Amino acid sequence: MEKRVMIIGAGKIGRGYLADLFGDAGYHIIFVDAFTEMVDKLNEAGKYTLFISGEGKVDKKIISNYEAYSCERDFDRVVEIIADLNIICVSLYPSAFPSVADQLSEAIKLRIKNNNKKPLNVFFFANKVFTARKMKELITERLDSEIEKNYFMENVGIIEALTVRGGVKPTDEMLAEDPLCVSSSEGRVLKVGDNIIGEKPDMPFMEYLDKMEGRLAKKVWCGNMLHCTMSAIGNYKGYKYNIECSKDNYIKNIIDKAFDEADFGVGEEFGFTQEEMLENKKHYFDVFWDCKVKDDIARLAADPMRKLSYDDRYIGPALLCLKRGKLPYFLARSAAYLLMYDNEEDTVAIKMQNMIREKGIKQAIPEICGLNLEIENENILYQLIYDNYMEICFQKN
Ligand SMILES: NC(=O)C1=CN([C@@H]2O[C@H](COP(=O)(O)OP(=O)(O)OC[C@H]3O[C@@H](n4cnc5c(N)ncnc54)[C@H](O)[C@@H]3O)[C@@H](O)[C@H]2O)C=CC1
Ligand SMILES: O=P(O)(O)OC[C@H]1O[C@](O)(CO)[C@@H](O)[C@@H]1O
Repeated sequence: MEKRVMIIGAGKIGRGYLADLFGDAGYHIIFVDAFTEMVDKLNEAGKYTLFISGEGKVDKKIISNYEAYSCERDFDRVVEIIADLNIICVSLYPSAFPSVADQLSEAIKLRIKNNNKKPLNVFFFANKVFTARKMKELITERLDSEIEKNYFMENVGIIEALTVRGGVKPTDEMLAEDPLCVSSSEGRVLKVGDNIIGEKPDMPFMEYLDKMEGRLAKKVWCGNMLHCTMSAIGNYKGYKYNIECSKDNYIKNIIDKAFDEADFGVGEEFGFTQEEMLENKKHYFDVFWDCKVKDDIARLAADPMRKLSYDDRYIGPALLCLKRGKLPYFLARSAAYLLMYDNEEDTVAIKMQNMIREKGIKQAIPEICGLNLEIENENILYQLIYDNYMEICFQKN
């Protein structure tokens, strides 16, 4: 029987990274996406072009052998398919997690009805620490009985993954060749948690790892923090692309220090050695600071309120530093720059700037960052971010 995988989120990662490797492993792909118009176009065309950028070269590949569904319009059909599947990959931003919980909880009910006791493993490719905890909570609150909750615990694996390939906006030339194309960096591995339910999937590109919460923190709270900080300061200085930021010494110095703070907090909290954390720093400076692929600041700093939220890349590691007596000065300074992120095409950036204007920065910081000023360390962090924000403003004037 043909192997099948559902990919929820047919964007840059879903179509550019996951479909590439599952396609090569002989899987039929079932895309699910919220963008109904694109879903229909994908079905009509029956294929799309994937551009894969490596060092000094761009390879081209045609992806076919798929079908696509709209998550809202085709909800019932999607649930029916999930009720009969063994593997799903999710490549979405966290704001879309509740809609996946809707699909999965309904599919669990249908699996019970159909007496399907085969394991289902759902792999989450998202830059979000604690994704599995969040998803388990969202799914459990949608289940009604103990039977459903037990079925979920025993038969459904919620597995975190590290997204190790990047997806960027295709160039105008690529789009002229195929308006449905996607553009991605290269890589032939899917790094996933080892807490699989049942047998490991028949997927040669999967590498199974332990300590996924900590590994995600190493990636997002350190690596993606670097990427976002360089973009936030770059935007402040009027740059448009990552490559401009990487020539700027001031940005490099801030990032270097902020990374050390994040590495310290994460390493201590999640039990990684100093060598492992040094290796982490080297890796992300190679991958993100060295800018192997030209990327838009607008993508890297996008959605600033999510990135400034309580369990994301600034507040998360900064509170871990404070917990262990280290002052996260440069993480706070980086967060202050992101609070200044302004981009008229980014609806969240607009919302954030409006909020700061209307409520004032003093009230906006705890609201955006989820900081409780009655808790000592959270109050200290609030003050550090506020003071940095003000000091950057003074320089401007
Ligand atoms: N692009 C990149 O280089 C990387 C992205 N990531 C992470 O991968 C995830 C996906 O990112 P991208 O593919 O870049 O984003 P994207 O914006 O290219 O794709 C997201 C897709 O999800 C769809 N969508 C939105 N809500 C949905 C819903 N409720 N159900 C189904 N589809 C829905 C959108 O229509 C869009 O096609 C994010 O969590 C991101 O942080 C991680 C590492 C690299
Ligand atoms: O908006 P997010 O979650 O940070 O996703 C964008 C990030 O993901 C990456 O594409 C890879 O992790 C980075 O290039 C970028 O910093």
